Amino acid sequence: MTTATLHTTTVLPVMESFYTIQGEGFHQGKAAYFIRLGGCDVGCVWCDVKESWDADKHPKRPIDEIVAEAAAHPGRIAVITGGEPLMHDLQALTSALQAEGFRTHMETSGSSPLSGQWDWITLSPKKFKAPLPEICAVAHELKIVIYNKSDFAWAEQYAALAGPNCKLYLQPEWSKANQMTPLIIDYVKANPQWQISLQIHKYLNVP
Ligand SMILES: C[S@@+](CC[C@H](N)C(=O)[O-])C[C@H]1O[C@@H](n2cnc3c(N)ncnc32)[C@H](O)[C@@H]1O
Ligand SMILES: Nc1nc2[nH]cc(C(=O)O)c2c(=O)[nH]1
Ligand code: SF4
Ligand SMILES: [Mg+2]
Repeated sequence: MTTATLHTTTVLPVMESFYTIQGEGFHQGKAAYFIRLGGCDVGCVWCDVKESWDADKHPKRPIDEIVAEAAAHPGRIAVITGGEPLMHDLQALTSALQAEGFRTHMETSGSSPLSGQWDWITLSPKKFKAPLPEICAVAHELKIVIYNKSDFAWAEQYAALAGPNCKLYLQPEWSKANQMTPLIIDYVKANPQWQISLQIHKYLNVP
């Protein structure tokens, strides 16, 4: 008789979780429960959540507890973010969320292998650690952070790798928004396959 070993993830490092308004991209403006997992090996110089990078600084929490807290709110979109969520195996978390009736959305740089069952994948590729090609092909939206002028040409390289129905967003890097937003406006007017994504939660003063 053989004994099968099940490698099911039962705990994940959670930096924070909160019920708010999705501030970015296609689902901007919708109520959503955010689960921010600890751990990131990408190291973007302008990252707005550097406290997330060290997974060991965040408590490992049972998936059933994470999902029960999410389910206490009426919204049924769960956004898994981080940190870089794909540093973890997300199959158990996403199947538990879907069993509670959630649509599962993810914010990812795509730089670690894909896991989990997703209703929406937001891919935000980074120069600091490139995304894997298989994630570019399945992303529902591509969200490029614009930090300087050269990022527009770089954005087009990833648009060429995306599927035909992938939504295309340009988002100003927060500290450079005053300089980059006018350039993004001009670029979208000239290239209307792109749309602008502002981080509206930062203007609304919600998490
Ligand atoms: C903090 S990241 C976490 C998820 C994943 N590691 C990623 O980068 O996609 C969430 C989103 O915020 C964006 N972001 C991070 N720092 C930003 C900044 N300073 N200005 C604008 N967008 C930023 C990322 O590109 C990503 O789309
Ligand atoms: N309100 C709100 N919307 C968001 N969309 C993506 C976020 C993220 O940090 O992944 C984020 C976030 O941190 N807050
Ligand atoms: S990949 Fe995401 S979490 Fe990691 S450093 Fe870049 S923006 Fe921050
Ligand atoms: Mg954020």
